[in-house]
Amino acid sequence: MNAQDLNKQKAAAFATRYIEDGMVVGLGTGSTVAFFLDALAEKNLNITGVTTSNRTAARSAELGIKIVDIDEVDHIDVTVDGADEVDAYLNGIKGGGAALLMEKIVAKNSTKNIWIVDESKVKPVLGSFPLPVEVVPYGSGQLAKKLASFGLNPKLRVNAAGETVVTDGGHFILDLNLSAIDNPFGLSEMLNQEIGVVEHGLFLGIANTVIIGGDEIQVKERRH
Ligand SMILES: O=C[C@H](O)[C@H](O)[C@H](O)COP(=O)(O)O
Repeated sequence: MNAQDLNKQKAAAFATRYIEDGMVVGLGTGSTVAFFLDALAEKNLNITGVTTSNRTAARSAELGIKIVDIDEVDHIDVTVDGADEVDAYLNGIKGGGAALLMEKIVAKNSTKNIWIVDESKVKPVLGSFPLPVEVVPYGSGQLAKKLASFGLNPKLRVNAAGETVVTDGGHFILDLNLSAIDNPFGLSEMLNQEIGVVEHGLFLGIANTVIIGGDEIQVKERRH
């Protein structure tokens, strides 16, 4: 295992101490969450999971983690998810794995949100990771032109075979290549107002706790 994966695994294992018997747990998506699912299954707790993607649902089923639909629970105690970038305010970019829409819905319905990342994801300013924007396919070419005219450098996401990526919700992803996002709150508001934008990967004010895997584990808590 390479050093980055080892750090992801360390953060993921640490996160299991926040999970207790009887909890409803939001299960994020991605390679770091995959480590978390393995560690969680090993603990054999009596929890109920709510997933954020078809991938996580399938892996949870393989591991014997009980999964229910989000509308079947009356609350979610804690959600554990990965992130593509995190800044010092615990704001972040998510959606590198195209799961941002369900992830944001689950996060917004959770009492507590914990992110697990390796230390390479921590950045002074968000934006070196392209910002994913999930869009309705119809008219997405026009929307891309409009976002380009704002200088946001959108690129339609394709897979390794060159095919357009389709999210679990049936949408496309436009990745905005920005290098630095000086005003994430302003950009978030602007994107939310564009017709055809379903959701974007700026997760602002959402994470309560960020667990950072490195030589040592660091735990950052939101103070407000
Ligand atoms: O859409 C995917 C999610 O937002 C992931 O949590 C994020 O991309 C981090 O993934 P990974 O743990 O694989 O780096």
